[in-house]
Formats: sequence, structure tokens, C-alpha cells
Amino acid sequence: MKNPETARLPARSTVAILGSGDFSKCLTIRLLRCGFHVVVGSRHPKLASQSFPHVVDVTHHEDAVGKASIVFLAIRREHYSILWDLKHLLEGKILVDVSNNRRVNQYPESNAEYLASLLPDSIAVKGFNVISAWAMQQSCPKDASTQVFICSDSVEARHQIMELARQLNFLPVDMGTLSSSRDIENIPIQLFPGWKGPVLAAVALSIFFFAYAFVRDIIHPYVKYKQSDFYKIPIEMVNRTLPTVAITLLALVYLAGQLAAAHQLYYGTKYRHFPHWLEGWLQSRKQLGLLSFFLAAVHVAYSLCLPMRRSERYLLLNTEEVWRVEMYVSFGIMSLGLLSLLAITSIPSVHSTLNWREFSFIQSTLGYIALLIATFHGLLFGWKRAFEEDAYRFYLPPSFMVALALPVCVILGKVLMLLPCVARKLHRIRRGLDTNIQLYLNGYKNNMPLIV
Ligand SMILES: NC(=O)C1=CN([C@@H]2O[C@H](COP(=O)(O)OP(=O)(O)OC[C@H]3O[C@@H](n4cnc5c(N)ncnc54)[C@H](OP(=O)(O)O)[C@@H]3O)[C@@H](O)[C@H]2O)C=CC1
Ligand SMILES: [Fe+3]
Repeated sequence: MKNPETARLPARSTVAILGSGDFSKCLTIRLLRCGFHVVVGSRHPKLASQSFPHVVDVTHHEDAVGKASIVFLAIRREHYSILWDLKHLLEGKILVDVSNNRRVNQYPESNAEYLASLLPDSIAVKGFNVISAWAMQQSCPKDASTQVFICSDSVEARHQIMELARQLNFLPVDMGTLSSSRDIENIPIQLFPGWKGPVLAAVALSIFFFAYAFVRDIIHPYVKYKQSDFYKIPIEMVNRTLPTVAITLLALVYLAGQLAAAHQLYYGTKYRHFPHWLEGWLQSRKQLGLLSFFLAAVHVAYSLCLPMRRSERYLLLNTEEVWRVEMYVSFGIMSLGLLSLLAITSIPSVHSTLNWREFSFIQSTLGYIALLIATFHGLLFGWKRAFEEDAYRFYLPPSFMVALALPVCVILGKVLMLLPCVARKLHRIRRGLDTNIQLYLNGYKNNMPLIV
């Protein structure tokens, strides 16, 4: 085994990159900054060279791979077939597979193993796929974006790429042989794998407690005394649900430990495996506790504004007006709760525990939801005033209306951007249904049982 120290790559050594997309551009910038020479292989070198610094040699694939012993493949797995023609030129070279898939376990074998089977005379190394193109071009990554997981069946090649990662100011993590590549490829695309159970539990409990309070405190007085308390839904009902769910989740955190202790006492040993469900439960205690904390914090905000609302309600005789004000306050608190999540996840130490998919889910999906709720908050605050004549001075509307114009446009823009995705999803569902109906009819015709 070669000593990693001796594997240090000489400065100004040449690294080849195939593909001229985002990842290739950002990796090139990082390599240049760290003193390497870069040659990029493209199908259209003339066109591609316009988006690279002039010191970069942008050329045809054959030419590029001939100039370096380390070749990064910044192309998608679906296009690996082009490597077939370069087979003889890639013999004995290190091929770094940086690719990611769209879904977990999308293909039967990992991309790196597929590459290794395609080009058995080259040395496949998996790595750098957990670094986003954006993080790659940052001059000094301070947070999560520094760890790169590397694996290969060749120890020497693995150490060489780990040393290259170190020279590029990343923190390489040795993941052993190429069989780990599937795990490495799954890292950036999982979406809160440990949160599914706790979130489902929180949602189920919320629905249960909300329905419970709704029947008891709204339906019952309405049926019995014809008393309409529906305006209590946005704040009082929500605020009654939040603490009940929060405290139940907290109790669930400790119940798991007690069940585990009971299990050990019952079997008289601590070396017997816990049942599957209990193992999962024990492992999601942190998430259950965090969800409980989040709901409790939002509950505090709701409670703080309740006394204020109660006194205000007496002044508002009109039920429509009470509804408006209750919803306006409720939306304000919800959006504040979501914004706090966005703020917390942008702290480097928290950010570093999230992969891109999770980070973009929070910052983008939840961010848009926060913007939507905040916009509703604004609209509910003054939608009536918008129609009142004395709200306009010199024909100028109140400032909140001016301020809401941009958020409304951004939300409409997002809806427009989502339309093709929704249409595609609907189309896929319809096609799936068609196939199922066809299968059903075929099975029916052939007298085959369909449900096995
Ligand atoms: N973008 C990111 O943040 C990250 C990307 N990755 C991985 O890096 C790889 C490249 O990603 P990215 O740069 O974003 O992708 P892009 O789509 O931006 O670029 C891919 C490149 O592949 C080449 N290409 C496109 N079609 C073909 C084809 N039919 N045959 C051969 N080559 C083709 C093109 O280069 P040309 O026209 O010059 O031939 C193109 O620029 C992917 O495997 C991705 O999973 C990994 C981590 C992060
Ligand atoms: Fe407000």
C-alpha cells in the first residue's frame, strides 16, 4: 500500500474533466485556485470554451483524456456510453465518478460500479458527489460542504484522490471499496430519512386532537345551544391542539426508553435485540423531542396573543371581522414559526447536518410556504381597507398593499413554474392508471388473480 503522504500530487499537474456543465465549471475554478492545470473535454469545445477561463484547455474528449492521468467525469450516468469509444485511451487511468441520481436506488447497481463494469481496464473512484457545484466554487468552504466521501477498489487510487481532495481544501473520508458507492450516492438525495415516523406521528396526533377539540368545543355548543364559536378555529383551536401534541410527543420520547427497559427486564438480558418497531422508535427520540419543542414554541406565541384577542373580540361585533382578525394573527404566528426554522437551518452547524435535498426542502419549499402564509397574513390584515375610499391619500394605497405586490408576484411566478411539474405528475398518474386498468383487464380476461 502506498503511503498517502507520498501520494501528494505535484503542483501544476494536469487534471482532465469530461463535460462542460455546472459541475465541470465549478470544479475547474477550484482546481485552478489550488494550482492545478485543467483540461476540459467537450463535445463542442469551441462553444464550451466561452464559459471557461482562458487558461483552461477546452478540447475534444480524446485529446483531453490523453493529457492527464486523473479524469473527472462531470457527465450524467445516462451518457457514460460515450466513454466506450475512449476505452483504449482511458486504460490504467483514474476515473472519478461524481454523479448523482434523482432517486434513491434508481438503478440496480451504483453509478460507480456501472462505470467500473463498463471500463474494467480503468480505475473507478467514487467521490465529490456530495459537494454541490455552488459549494465547489466557494473559495473557503466553512461548513458541511467540506466532507467528501471517497471509495475505490484500488487503495492507491483512493489515496491519490483523497490527497487531491485535501489539496482542494476538502476533508476526505475513506469509505473503503467501491461497494460503498451506493451509500455514497444515496447521501445527497435522501430527504430526512429519520424524520418520517416522527412527522407522521405529529400529523396524526394533530389531526386527532384538533378533531377532538373541534367536536367538544365547537360542534357541541352549536348543536346543543345554537352557539356559533367557529371563529375560534384559527387561534383557540390551533392553540389547544399544539400543546397537547407537543406534550404527547415528549411523553413518547421517554416511553420508548421505558419499553426498552421493560423488554430487558422481561427477558433478563440486555443482549437481546429489541423488536424492529422499538429500535426505530428509540432512534427517532431526538426528532420527536425537536418536534415537541417546535410545537411548544409556536404554542407560546399563540398563548401570548390570546388575552389581547379576547379583549379585542368584545369590540368587534361583526363575526366576519372577528374571523379576519383571528386568521390574520394565526397566519402571522405560523409564518414566524416557519421563518425561525429557516433561520435555524442556515446556522452552519445545523446546515452541516443536512444534505442538499433537505436544505433546499427547508429553504425553498418551506420558505415559499412561509412567504405564502406571511402574504395571507398581510392580505387578511387589510383586505377590507383596500376597498375603503379614505384608505387612499393622493390615490396612494396604504403601504402594506404596495409591499404585498412583490410577494404576490413571486408566489404567482412560483405557481407558474410549478404548473409543468404538476401537469407532468398528473400525466404520469394517468398513464399509471391506464396501465393498471389495462393490467386489470388483461388479468380479468386471462382469469388471473390480480391481488397476490
Ligand atoms: N451540479 C451539481 O451541483 C452537481 C452535479 N454532480 C454530478 O455531476 C455530473 C454533471 O452535472 P452537471 O454539471 O450539473 O450537469 P450538466 O447537465 O450541467 O452538464 C453535463 C454535461 O454533460 C455533457 N453532456 C450532455 N449531454 C451529453 C450526451 N448526450 N453525451 C455526452 N455528454 C453529454 C455536456 O457537456 P458537453 O456539451 O461539453 O459535452 C454537459 O455540459 C452529473 O453526474 C451530476 O450528478 C454532482 C454533484 C453536484
Ligand atoms: Fe403582522
